[in-house]
Amino acid sequence: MTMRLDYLSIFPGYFDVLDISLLGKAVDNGLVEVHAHDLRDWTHDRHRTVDDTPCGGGAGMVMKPDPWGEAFDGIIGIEPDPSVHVIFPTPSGIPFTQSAAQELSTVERVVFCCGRYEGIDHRVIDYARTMWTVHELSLGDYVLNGGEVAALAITEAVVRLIPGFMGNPESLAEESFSPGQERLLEYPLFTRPVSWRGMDVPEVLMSGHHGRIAEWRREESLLLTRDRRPDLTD
Ligand SMILES: Nc1ccccc1-c1cnco1
Repeated sequence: MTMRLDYLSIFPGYFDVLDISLLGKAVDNGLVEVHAHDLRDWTHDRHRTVDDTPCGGGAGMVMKPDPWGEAFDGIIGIEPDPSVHVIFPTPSGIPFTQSAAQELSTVERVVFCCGRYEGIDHRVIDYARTMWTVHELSLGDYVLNGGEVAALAITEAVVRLIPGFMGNPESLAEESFSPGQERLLEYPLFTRPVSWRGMDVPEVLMSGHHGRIAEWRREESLLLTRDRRPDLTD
């Protein structure tokens, strides 16, 4: 299965980075195909205008619905198709989680709509919901200038889960937030040299005693989770 990823943005250059490293490899071996589009290509005025003042007043500018609608028509089509998943990264979205990434990794087509300014005219999202499967997703409670960086983060989380993408799928199973992992943060990791700038690798990890090592790692995960993410221990 090849996943098609489309990105709609006034800064399509953000997505050139997808040609690099693992994601680039996924493109080379046909696991994903990536298409970035400039929203301004669907404007018709000399200034290629994509925004206007908010109805009802307020600060900043809002992205006009017209270019989005015409871009949707050109990129996705005018017939409803619930198999197309349209993602609007937004601070007012539902929290993006590993389980959402897991679900999206089985989808054949994802379209990212990257808003700028104060946001996109809400009718764009309402229209998209009549046509496709829409996800309004937040990465966390902080402010970005637009959806592009969020779209890249969501892309990486999703594409790495596509079967055949990661050389060693077993490594996925042990990660934090992987299904089956009770919600614990990953224990501290070490590699050679055993002694570095006066700091030594914990002895237990050099003992070769797998039972004790597993016990040490679990204890470290529990301590870390209790300290940093008490919300995960509920
Ligand atoms: N702040 C933003 C501005 C524009 C598009 C997404 C976001 C976002 C997504 N997750 C957190 O913030």
